[in-house]
Formats: sequence, C-alpha cells, structure tokens
Amino acid sequence: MGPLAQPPDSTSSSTPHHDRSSGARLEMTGISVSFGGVAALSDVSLTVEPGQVHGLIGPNGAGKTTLFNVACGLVRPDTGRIVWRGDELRRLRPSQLSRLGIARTLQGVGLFRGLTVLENVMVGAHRHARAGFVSALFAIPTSDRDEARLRARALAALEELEATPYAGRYPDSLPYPVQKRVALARALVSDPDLLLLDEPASGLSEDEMHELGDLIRTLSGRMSVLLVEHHMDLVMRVCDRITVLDSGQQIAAGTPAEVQADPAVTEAYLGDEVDVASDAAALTTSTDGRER
Ligand SMILES: Nc1ncnc2c1ncn2[C@@H]1O[C@H](COP(=O)(O)OP(=O)(O)OP(=O)(O)O)[C@@H](O)[C@H]1O
Repeated sequence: MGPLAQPPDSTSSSTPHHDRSSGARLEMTGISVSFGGVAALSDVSLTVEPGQVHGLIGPNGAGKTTLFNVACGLVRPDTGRIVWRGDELRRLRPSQLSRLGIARTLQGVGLFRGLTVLENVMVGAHRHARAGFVSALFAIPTSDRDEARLRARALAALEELEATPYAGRYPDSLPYPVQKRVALARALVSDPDLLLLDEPASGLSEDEMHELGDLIRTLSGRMSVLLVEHHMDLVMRVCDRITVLDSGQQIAAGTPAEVQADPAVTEAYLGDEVDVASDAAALTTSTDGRER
C-alpha cells in the first residue's frame, strides 16, 4: 500500500468522506447513447464491484469511450440508470466526480502547461482541501495549514508514482510516460473510491506497462477500477472481470478466462481488420499470465 493509503485528514476534507464499507459499486444499467441518430451504445449494462478491476474492451468503434464518458458524466445517456454506492445519479456531471469520490484519467494526459507537476497534482486534491493554491483556482476559503496538507498529499501521490524528482518541472519538458504518471498521481491525490482509466497504457513501453499493471492491482486494494484498454495482455493480467463491446452492444462478460474462451469475442476482434490482429492473437494465446 502506498503513502496515500492512510485515511484522509477529516479536518481538511471539504465534504463528508464516504463510508468505504458501504461498497464502492458502480452500476450502469440499460445504457443507450446515440449520436445524430447513430447508435453508439445499445442497452449496455456494466457493474464495477467494490475493490475490483473491471476491464472494458472491444474493437475500434465498439463504444468503450462512450461508455467511459457516461461513467464520467461527459456523455449523458439517452436511456439507462447509473447507480453509485446505491444512489442513482440522475444528472451526473464531471464537476461532481471528485465530491462523489470518483477520479479519472482521460486518453490524453490533460495536464496544465502553465503549472508545475506539483501544482498540477495539487489541483486534483481539492476534494480534501481548502488550501490557498486550490482556493485561488476554485474560489474557496484558505488557510496555510490546509495548503501544507494539500502539498503533502500531492507529494505523497507523486512519490507513489515515482515522480517526485519532477515536482518542480513543467509538463511539456517531460517525456510522455512521465506525464502520464503525473496525470495518474493527480487522479489518485483525491483519494478516490472509484478510479476510471481510459487507455492508461497508450504510449508506454513493455516494462512501463508491466509496472502500470502492478500499480493497478495495488490500487484495487483501496478502490474500484474501471479500465478501458487496448493492450490485451495488461487487461487479462489485471482485471477481475471484463465486459466486451462490439458495435455498441455487449457481446460477452465474465472473468478473463471466460472472455478469452468466448468465440464471439475472438470473432469480433478478427472482424476488425485495422489494428487489432495482435489483440486477437493475445486473446487466443495469453490465458494464464495473471499475476496478483
Ligand atoms: N461525439 C461523437 N459524435 C458522433 N459519433 C460518435 C461520437 N463519439 C463516438 N461516436 C461514434 O460512436 C461509436 C462508438 O465510438 P467510441 O469512441 O465510443 O468507440 P471505442 O470503442 O472507444 O473506439 P476506439 O477503440 O476506436 O477508441 C463509433 O461509431 C463512433 O464513431
């Protein structure tokens, strides 16, 4: 467990902290989304169970990002229910995520170019602080004590991601994999109960991907994770359960072994000629590479 595993300081919390024993379960049921009459998702359901890593896979255009964006509040579904910790979220908005105990990283790294690495991570901590730096950004009251706490949290997040040496640097001066680590630190600093990851392994080397897999497994000890990812080896290694989409429909769901054994999944990947031939190969060859 990393340095952020301690319970947050209640005196610095801007909202009541959720009781984790109640279960950080995200249920999305009967989700349909269409863009200009074209169905991106049709009646898709997915539940991320507390403390589990749930993978979301499928060929290009399957609807993964759309469903991820529904979970983030970036896309409002035409139909369906989203239930978080037993409460239905009728109008989920991205700005509510932090207060709900949900954090995300998007496909790009999305760091602020004009802020240092440390400042970027501090921005992610506003669920737990009223500090000066964040208050300047979000117009909330301030205190030096909170500022110090916020800085400490951000440094701990950077340490967990082994990015402390870059704290004073600006994002553009850093290699892409480091920027991705900083973006993940920014998501973790709010001490989320649910972490939404959209293609976190893109642009990473094999070694970096392996380390990311280890980190995701470690994180699942203290939060639920929804993982959208093209790298099949990583998905099969770290996920407890996987949902497979194709053309906006759910075609399979289950454990990695169940999904790999499902002919509909292989068929869906083989039908996609563009760049997932290797994914299809991984589906048929990599069956027991999971490490815990
Ligand atoms: N904003 C949008 N406007 C119109 N169509 C969209 C929009 N976003 C997605 N789509 C369409 O919805 C479908 C699902 O797209 P989505 O990006 O969710 O798939 P994906 O599984 O994430 O694909 P990829 O792996 O290529 O990123 C595709 O047909 C896509 O063209």
